[in-house]
Amino acid sequence: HCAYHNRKYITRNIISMHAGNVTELVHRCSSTKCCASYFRLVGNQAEVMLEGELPSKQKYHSMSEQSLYNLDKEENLSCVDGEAVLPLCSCRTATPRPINSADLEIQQAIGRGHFAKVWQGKYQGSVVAVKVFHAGCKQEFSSERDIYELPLMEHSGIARFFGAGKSLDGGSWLLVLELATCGSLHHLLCDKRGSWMASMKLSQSLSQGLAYLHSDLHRQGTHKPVVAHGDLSSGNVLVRADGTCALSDFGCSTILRSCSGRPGWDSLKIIADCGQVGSLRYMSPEILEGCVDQGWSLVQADVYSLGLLLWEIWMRCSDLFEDGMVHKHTLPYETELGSSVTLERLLLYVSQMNKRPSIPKRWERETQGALLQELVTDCWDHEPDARLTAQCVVGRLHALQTIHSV
Ligand SMILES: Nc1ncnc2c1ncn2[C@@H]1O[C@H](COP(=O)(O)OP(=O)(O)OP(=O)(O)O)[C@@H](O)[C@H]1O
Repeated sequence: HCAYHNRKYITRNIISMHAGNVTELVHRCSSTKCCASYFRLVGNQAEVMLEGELPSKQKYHSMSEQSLYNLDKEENLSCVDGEAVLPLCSCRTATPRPINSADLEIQQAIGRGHFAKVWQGKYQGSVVAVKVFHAGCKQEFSSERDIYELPLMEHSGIARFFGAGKSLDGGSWLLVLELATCGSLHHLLCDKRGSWMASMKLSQSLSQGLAYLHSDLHRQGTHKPVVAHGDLSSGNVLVRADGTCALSDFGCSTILRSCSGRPGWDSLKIIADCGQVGSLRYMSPEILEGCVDQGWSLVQADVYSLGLLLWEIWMRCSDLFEDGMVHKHTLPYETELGSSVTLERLLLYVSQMNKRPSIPKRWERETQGALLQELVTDCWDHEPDARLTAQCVVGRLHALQTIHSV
């Protein structure tokens, strides 16, 4: 029997008797070799979470509302490695955090992006930000929610996630997040210049958040896979009242799994073609050229964007300019290419001419300035393998802070 094609057999027990053995949490049909299923063990019974044909056809069907909630994205079956069946890693079994919309009060609008409007609100007594996606943007909502719901995603450098769900009228999808009272990093930099200490705080918390996002962590049987942000820009980094940054907007993020049992990284691109919606001016040369769409290169592309963000932060630091004469905030390449850039112009300037935002001559003459110049240059190197890791950026900033305080 084929469990996939004969749906009547897809019930507890019957599936294990008629279509091969259930081993751990992934089952491959030993009779027909054409289908596979993920199971959840409920009171020692195997309950189907997701079943479908094997990867050649790339077509899967969810079985219940609950599994729809967890697995409505295209899931790959890389756990099925030849005939061997591997246990489902904890990073694939995210715990949904549904919100009770009745406990949510929406107040004033505080931001807007391509897919969502962001409101200040109150949820169960806490002041929060509510990201509201139209019903038509379910995919964008699910992609972002799936990243927040990964295990071990709680970190000071990542916006705190309270939960997700539907609005009371059922017309939109909601993500409830901590409210960053200073808004986006872009907003803060336009508004204010910073001291050495304030710029260092922004840079350190930002790099620590990215280093954490990029980390592959195993803690007490729980796995946090590497996540590449995919759309880092000063509009997607939030700033709290204490002057620290928190990463947000994971709609273009990619989970890089090292736990598939295959050699190397098993990556799952959540939104293909996010280049169309991501922030063009922060894209690395290789992304602009369209040479990268998965794997570790996405992490290296994030570091390129981090270099641009650090440049933006330090270009607003009054201690790095004569008599505190800081220029007004500009986006990367805004001076060179204007406020609305095209892919063609960026490709020519960034990729073919290998140009980067200009760094004040004065920085070279001072120890800290020279080290900062070296830091941003090592982040935005044309060669992805030559770039620093985010963790290394954390280390360099720490060293820089130590020199400054001596
Ligand atoms: N938690 C938050 N606290 C305060 N402001 C926020 C928060 N989340 C988002 N914002 C504001 O709302 C804006 C839009 O949010 P966000 O970037 O998440 O939306 P989006 O539709 O995913 O945007 P994009 O166009 O970058 O894809 C942000 O630039 C920021 O100013």
